[in-house]
Amino acid sequence: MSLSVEVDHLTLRYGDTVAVDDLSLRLPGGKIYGLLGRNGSGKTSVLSIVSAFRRATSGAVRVEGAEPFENAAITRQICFVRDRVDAQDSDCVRKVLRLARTLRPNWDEDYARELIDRFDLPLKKRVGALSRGAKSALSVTLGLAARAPLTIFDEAYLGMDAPSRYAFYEELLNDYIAHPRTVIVSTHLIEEVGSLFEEVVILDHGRLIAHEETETLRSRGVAVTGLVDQVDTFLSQLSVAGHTVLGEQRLGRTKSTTIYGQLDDDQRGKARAAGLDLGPVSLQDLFVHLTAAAEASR
Ligand SMILES: Nc1ncnc2c1ncn2[C@@H]1O[C@H](COP(=O)(O)OP(=O)(O)OP(=O)(O)O)[C@@H](O)[C@H]1O
Repeated sequence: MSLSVEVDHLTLRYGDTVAVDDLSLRLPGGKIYGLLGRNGSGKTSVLSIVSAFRRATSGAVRVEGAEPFENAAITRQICFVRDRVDAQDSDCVRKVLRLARTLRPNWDEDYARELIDRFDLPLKKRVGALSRGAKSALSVTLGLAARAPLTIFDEAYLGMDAPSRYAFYEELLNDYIAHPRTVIVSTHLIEEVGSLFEEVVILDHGRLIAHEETETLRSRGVAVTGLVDQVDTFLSQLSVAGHTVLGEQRLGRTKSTTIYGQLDDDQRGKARAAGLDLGPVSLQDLFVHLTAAAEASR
């Protein structure tokens, strides 16, 4: 089962700070969404409201059509995972897992045990005595094994080292395929985890600056690679308006220039005829470009 999320003209203020600014968003169920944004762009604030941890200043959130705040039937179906464990420091890992089993209607104990082994988590250790990475690993274990119809990872795996993070991405993808649900992942590690996202949502200062299928977003940029002169000649022929150079890398007589802006069939044909290679642009480059453009237009 997967839950949809609708956000309508949502605003959250902390005193004078507008953390979420009239945000509207539709996330149909059954996909993995990437929620991206620079520090302080409002990701945690939005996710906290969706998960019913906070109330909005104005606007509405509906999870599968229902307001989640103080709605136990809905909140039971939502798992909000952060990089700290929602448990007492004095509780041992085994106790935390036991509690999750009683609270989570779709809890899979066998899968939880598998994850405990994979992340090498010590069952008898107190939460307060776990390393930062182990705390994150316990959090993602709780998030995955809960199999909640709406599962939210808010930078939950930041404390984990690279092998553990890749283990998490692999588990997330495999378990999502076996047990489809709605997953929202907020992250700064765009390149690492970006391939998991079916849709990407980008926030800037609490506002929506992009919401697109990942492939559509990727297709908005192109990397042009070839001999330096050929690349320069080709780029000089493109209409300047609508194409922004995001960056370039040179290696001897070749270079790769990434641009924001789509090429039409004619332009693609000319590039190929000139012996140029056209490749995808990284999500990270597009993210940097879009957030910088939003900054400049404010
Ligand atoms: N409890 C709070 N009290 C006051 N201001 C807050 C509080 N929580 C967040 N803010 C402010 O709200 C804005 C959005 O913060 P939020 O944590 O939602 O952003 P974020 O995108 O999750 O950031 P990060 O990527 O750094 O975790 C920021 O300006 C932040 O300083």
